[in-house]
Amino acid sequence: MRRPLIAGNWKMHTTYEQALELARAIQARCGMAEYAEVVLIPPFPWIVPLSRQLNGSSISLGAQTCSAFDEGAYTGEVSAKMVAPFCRYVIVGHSERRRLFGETDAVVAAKLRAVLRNGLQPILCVGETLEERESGATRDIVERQIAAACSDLESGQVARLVIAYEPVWAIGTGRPATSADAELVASWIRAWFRERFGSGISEGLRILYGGSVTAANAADFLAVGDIDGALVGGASLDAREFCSIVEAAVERAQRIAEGG
Ligand SMILES: O=C[C@H](O)COP(=O)(O)O
Repeated sequence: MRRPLIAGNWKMHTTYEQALELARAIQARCGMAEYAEVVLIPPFPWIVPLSRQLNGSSISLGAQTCSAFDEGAYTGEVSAKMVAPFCRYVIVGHSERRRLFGETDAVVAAKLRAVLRNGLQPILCVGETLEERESGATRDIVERQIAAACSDLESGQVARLVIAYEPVWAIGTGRPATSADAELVASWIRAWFRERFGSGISEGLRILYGGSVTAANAADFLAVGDIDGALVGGASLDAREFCSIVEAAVERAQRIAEGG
């Protein structure tokens, strides 16, 4: 059984005090969620203080991006090697990085390798724009993004990936994909990995949905067999809302564990 993962991407939000308080409130309400993995992905400066604050809880941390390089004269960059003592995950290929900061498939692939090289798990984001969706290109786009990032990886590396399907048009818009749309794309993603790496790897791979996930719609996505969790943006900034999403994941996992 794949353990559901609920990750909160705080993007470039929160002051230092707000970050500590948000993490404290999440820890108090869903810090020991046995059936689901909870990951907070704050801005870089809050990673170290939050790792101290969360010490002893089951919540882990992630970074929102990283450099493709491990160290050197790269002003402003933060490497996977630097965050590795504090984080378990790093997001790579988020559409905001691709669109606003010019990250190409090649850059995403280099970052993904930096994450793996440093013993962390990449959360690889893929997804189509509205134009691409309307022209029927969703499958091609998602497969191209995955192939560019993953095709020459070894099985052991693929086993450490998490894939987040995030349709660009659903991010921050309040207009999520339907669970049927997300199910279809998640099934394409799993099939892509099955064809190249076998069913052992593809069945173990966790696929998240991201894009306007809220407490009100999380259970719909989590009910989909191929969807193993959520990458949550806006709703992760509200402890109550975020923990309700975690609770939906816990309930689903509990039902599966009990054979329901
Ligand atoms: O990384 C998170 C996604 O971009 C989703 O953001 P959102 O939940 O605010 O739509």
